[in-house]
Amino acid sequence: MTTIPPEKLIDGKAFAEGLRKQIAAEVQVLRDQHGIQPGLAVVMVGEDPASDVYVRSKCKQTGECGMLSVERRLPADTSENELLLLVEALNKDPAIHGILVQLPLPRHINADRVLNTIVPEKDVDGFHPVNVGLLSTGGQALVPCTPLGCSLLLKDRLGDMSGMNAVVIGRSNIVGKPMAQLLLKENCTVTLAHSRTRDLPAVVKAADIVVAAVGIPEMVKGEWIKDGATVIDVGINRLPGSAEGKSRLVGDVETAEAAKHAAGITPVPGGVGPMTIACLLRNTLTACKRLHGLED
Ligand SMILES: Nc1nc2c(c(=O)[nH]1)N[C@@H](CN(C=O)c1ccc(C(=O)N[C@@H](CCC(=O)O)C(=O)O)cc1)CN2
Repeated sequence: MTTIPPEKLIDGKAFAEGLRKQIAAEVQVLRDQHGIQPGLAVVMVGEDPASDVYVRSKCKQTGECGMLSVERRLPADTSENELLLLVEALNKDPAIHGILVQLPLPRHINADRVLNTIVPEKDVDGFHPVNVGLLSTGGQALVPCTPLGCSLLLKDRLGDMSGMNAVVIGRSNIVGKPMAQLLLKENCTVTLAHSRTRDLPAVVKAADIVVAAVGIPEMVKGEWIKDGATVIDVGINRLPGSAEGKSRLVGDVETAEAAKHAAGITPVPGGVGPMTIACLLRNTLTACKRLHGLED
């Protein structure tokens, strides 16, 4: 792992730990005062090794927060119809307040059809078109976990972001587009850059906030970063490592070089990744409260 000077480190792992403690305390209150236990169902199809790790962590942390954790693992040859039937059953299950279908799904399953079948009120991934629309119009959306985590880290670090120039690199539905919406909500001037953006180094150089979510190892060069900027690295790229066959993780940003210019930067691992799961728990708590007509 690249060393970042402590004063520049944006420690997502520590922040996520604090957030989970806060969520656990709120879950306890919900249980004690209202007799309600939030429930999260995580559905995984097939045997992708990375998804396996993430699903295990999600279920473990859900239980540790005092929530009901339901893990449904289906074989890789599960039909789309079987998966849709499971989602519909979870939609109707009163013990379940959040439903997450782990991505990627096997190629024979239409992911959009599955995600759009989750009722918006239980869509703790925030991927349903209703939640996408609510986010862009300023309504009560469930917000996708990774951008929500980035936004919490930025707010904690920077406070008021009004008028800052922010660039989001990558225009995915899961990270890039909702991230741009969240930064807009914070009154940033937002550029959503992508593979066709002209002179990306110059666009990044003008930014006070850089969110890199391209999925290309160390694509964002350290010298592109403006002095004093804040850098959030969403990339989790697994590279072949040492002779012992161990892989290593790198982000989308050249961390060590970028840290020479940035005022704050997230590491990989230990930055945005842990925030994704903590925000999933937060969304489950939010969904539960809303479904029971309680204040957020
Ligand atoms: N339905 C969804 N599927 C996927 C999502 C999602 O938000 N919803 N996001 C990603 C994967 N992801 C969560 O599912 C995720 C990725 C990484 C981490 C994490 O904590 N990473 C660690 C490193 C762990 C490692 O060694 O691999 C870190 O960055 O420190 C958590 C969740 C795709 N699918």
